[in-house]
Amino acid sequence: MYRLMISTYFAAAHNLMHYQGDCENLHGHNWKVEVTVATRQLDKSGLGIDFKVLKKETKRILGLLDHKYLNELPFFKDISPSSENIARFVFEELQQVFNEAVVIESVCIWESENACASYALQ
Ligand SMILES: Nc1nc2c(c(=O)[nH]1)N=C([C@H](O)[C@H](O)COP(=O)(O)OP(=O)(O)OP(=O)(O)O)CN2
Ligand SMILES: [Zn+2]
Repeated sequence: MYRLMISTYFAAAHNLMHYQGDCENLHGHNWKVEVTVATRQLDKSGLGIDFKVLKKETKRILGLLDHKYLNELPFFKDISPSSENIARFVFEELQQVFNEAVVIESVCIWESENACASYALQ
């Protein structure tokens, strides 16, 4: 199995729902996003999947979040836009893009240099 990872960023505002503390107030982050996929096969160029394709699709999905107030988006209407739930959103969107040859293994969302949450296949 080959494992590939790309990382990128988006910036957005949010406030945690049902949370008692300063994070219940409107604030923002520059989230770092790491996407890990696995493939069994390589193409003739020796690529599991072209990083360019993986980055392009990830950036397209992050475009739905970038410079938005996350709590106003349909996905977060009834769930708190925590790093955990953002990771699940990106994971599920990516799963819809690729066929079974490319397994989305995990999406890791870093909300600061020292805190991240990931959503993974298992
Ligand atoms: N498990 C989670 N815990 C917290 C989340 C989260 O998404 N998942 N999110 C928050 C808030 O969004 C908050 O903005 C966290 O910011 P952070 O910089 O980590 O908090 P501090 O300023 O307190 O950081 P320190 O490094 O401790 O100064 C909170 N928790
Ligand atoms: Zn926050």
